[in-house]
Amino acid sequence: MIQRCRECGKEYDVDEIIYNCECGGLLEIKYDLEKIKNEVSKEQLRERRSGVWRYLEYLPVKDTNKIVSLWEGGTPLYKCDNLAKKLGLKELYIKNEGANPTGSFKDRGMTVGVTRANELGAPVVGCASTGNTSASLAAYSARSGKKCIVLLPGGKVALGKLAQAMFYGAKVVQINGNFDQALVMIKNLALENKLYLLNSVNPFRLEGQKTIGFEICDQLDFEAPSTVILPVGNAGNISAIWKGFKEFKETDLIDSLPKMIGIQAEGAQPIVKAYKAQKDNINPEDNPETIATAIRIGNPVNAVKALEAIYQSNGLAEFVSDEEITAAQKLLAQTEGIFVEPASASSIAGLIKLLDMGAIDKEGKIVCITTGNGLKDPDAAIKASTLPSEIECDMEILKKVIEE
Ligand SMILES: Cc1ncc(COP(=O)(O)O)c(C=O)c1O
Repeated sequence: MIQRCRECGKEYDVDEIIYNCECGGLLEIKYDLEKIKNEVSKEQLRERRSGVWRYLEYLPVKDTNKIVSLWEGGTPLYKCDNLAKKLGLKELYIKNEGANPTGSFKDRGMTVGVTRANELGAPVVGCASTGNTSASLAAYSARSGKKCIVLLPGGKVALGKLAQAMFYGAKVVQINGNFDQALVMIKNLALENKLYLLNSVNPFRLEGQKTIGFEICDQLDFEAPSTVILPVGNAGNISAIWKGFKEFKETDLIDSLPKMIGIQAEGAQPIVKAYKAQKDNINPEDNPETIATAIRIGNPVNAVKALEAIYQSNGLAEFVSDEEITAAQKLLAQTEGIFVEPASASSIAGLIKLLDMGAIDKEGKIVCITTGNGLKDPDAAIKASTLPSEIECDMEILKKVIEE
C-alpha cells in the first residue's frame, strides 16, 4: 500500500503526511490488488457485518485496534418501483446515505480518515465544510478524543449540520467567505502542522467513501448497476466511488462497470462546463450559489479525478436548477418515503432531466445516490411547503379541513 501521485507517478510512504504531490498533483492510495484477490472471496465478505469495515482488505489501515467507528455504512439500497413506474424505468434504486450515523456519506470517509489520524498520533484534526463534513468530523473526533476545528462559510450552512458540529464539541469558525476560501485557509493551517486535514483532498478519506461502490455491488448480488447518478460538489465522492467499482472489477468481484453521472447545481457547475467542453480540468467559479448548500462549491479540488471518472466510465455531467431540485426532493419523499436534503435530490432531478433529454437507457439498472438526510436542512423543506393553518378544536371544522 502506497500513496501515488496521479499526475507524475511519484510514490510516498503511507505514513508520510502529505496532501498533494510536490508537483501539485492529487494523491491516490494504491494496493496490491492481485494479493487482495487471493485473500477475499464474495462468500467471506458476506459473512462479515455490513458496513465500511466489511471491506477491510481494501482499506488503508495497519492497526485495526486504532479503528474509530460509529458503525457507518451498511445503508439501504431501496428498490423504488413507484418512482420507476412514474418515470418509465425498468429498475431504479436509491442508495440512501442519509442513513449513516451523522446523516451523510461523509461518515464513511471519516471512519477511515480519523482512524488514519489515530495511527499517525495526530491530536488535532480539521476541515473546511459546507456542513456535512464538519458534522461528521466533529462526531468522529469526539469519539476518538481529538480536538476538531471546522471552518464554515458564514450563514450558508444548513441548520441541522451547524447544530451537529457545535454539539459534538468542535471549535466552529464561520468565515466571511465561501467554502473554497475556507478550504484554502484550513489547508494553510495543515501545512503549518497545526492540524491533520480531513477534507477530500486527503486520499485516505476517499478510501472510506469508495465503499459506497462496493456496497452497491454487494447489495445487487455482486453485479454492477448500469448507471450511477450522484451530486457533485468538491468532487471527492464520484472519484472515490469510481475507484471502488474499478477495484471490485480488478479483483474479479464484478465483471462490468457502471456509467458515472455527476449532477451539479446550475449556480455551481464548473465540472459540468468542463465536461461539456470535453476538457480535463475546470475553470473555477468565483461566486457559486444554490439552494443545495452542500454542493455550493466553485473550485472543486478533486475536479480532475472526477472528470477522469466520467470520461473513463463513458458517463456524463449535467446541471439542474434549484426549482428542479426542490421538485425532485418532494417527489422522492412523496412517492417513496425517502426524505433527503436538497443536494441529494439533485441526483433525482438530474435523472428526470436526462430522461427528458433521452440521455439515459430506461432498460438499465439505475442507482441514484442520495447523500444526506432531509432533516439536515429543515429550512429548505419548510420553505418548499405550505405550512398548515391552525384550527379551533371543533370536529366539524376538522372534517371540513381534511376533505379540502
Ligand atoms: C449532502 C451532500 N451531497 C453531495 C456532496 C458533494 O460531495 P463531493 O464534495 O464529494 O462531491 C456533499 C459535500 O459536502 C454533501 O454534503
